[in-house]
Amino acid sequence: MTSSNTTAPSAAGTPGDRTASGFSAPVLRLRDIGWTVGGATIVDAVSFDVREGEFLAFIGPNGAGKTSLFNLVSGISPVSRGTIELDGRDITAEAAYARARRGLGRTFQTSSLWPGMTVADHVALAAQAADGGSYRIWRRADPYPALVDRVLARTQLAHRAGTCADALSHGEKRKLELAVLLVGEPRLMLLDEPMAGVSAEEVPALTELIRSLHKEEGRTVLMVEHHMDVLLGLADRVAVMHHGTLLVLDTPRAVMADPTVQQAYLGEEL
Ligand SMILES: Nc1ncnc2c1ncn2[C@@H]1O[C@H](COP(=O)(O)OP(=O)(O)OP(=O)(O)O)[C@@H](O)[C@H]1O
Repeated sequence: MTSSNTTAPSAAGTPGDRTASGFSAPVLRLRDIGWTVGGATIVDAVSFDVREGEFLAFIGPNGAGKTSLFNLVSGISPVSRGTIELDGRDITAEAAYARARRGLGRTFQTSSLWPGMTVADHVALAAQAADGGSYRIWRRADPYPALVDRVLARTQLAHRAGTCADALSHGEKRKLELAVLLVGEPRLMLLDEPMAGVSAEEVPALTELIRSLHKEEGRTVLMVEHHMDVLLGLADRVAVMHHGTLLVLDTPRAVMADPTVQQAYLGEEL
């Protein structure tokens, strides 16, 4: 494995701690993570650290294990081996909802919206769930107007508050998925292909929204994205997955120039 810029194992500090080198302590630490299902190893011996406030992008050919790795980190799938630490605490055995309460939130590659529900109601329902309520029993009493207004303004969706999700453009749907995620105020966001299906005209605004959630609000971001041109302006480091393993973890430019990465992508667009 070529992983020239991985963070060496060290004692984890509290969030926001600065080491002598100026880098903050790891907020997320994966050690020897593996996932085997039906006899097939989908994720194999993946280890890396993510620093507080870092933007770490994941690329890799189709089927490389990127979404599976996100499922393991967010607790949707249980690991077969290895450990996951958040802020120095072992969360390997914790359920997805418990990890979400610790500030780890994620979006999904495929849309998770309700077609006939309005934009504002999506955010209000997420607020109800974050408030200890249920996603299943929808009270529809508009008890979170300030929060809904704030989140929709943040995601540039205020003018679409009364629009049903199925009438939104792909870019607006992706923004709404981010709005739903932001209700829980995640410190660490896992974004699984947020540009998927989005038109070329809408990519810059969505990229800028994600950039501002990272740079201006200081959120730590892990993002799967296929296109390096999107990632070059966003990512501090890029992790390349291949056949379930972490092939390379380095700066975007170093990854672009790495011959093993070119080899992994042979015949595919990088
Ligand atoms: N629940 C499962 N059971 C069996 N195999 C699975 C399961 N989930 C994923 N896989 C397989 O694991 C491999 C990795 O899938 P994964 O979706 O993690 O890849 P990916 O890198 O996210 O791909 P893409 O870029 O196409 O989204 C694929 O071969 C997939 O078919």
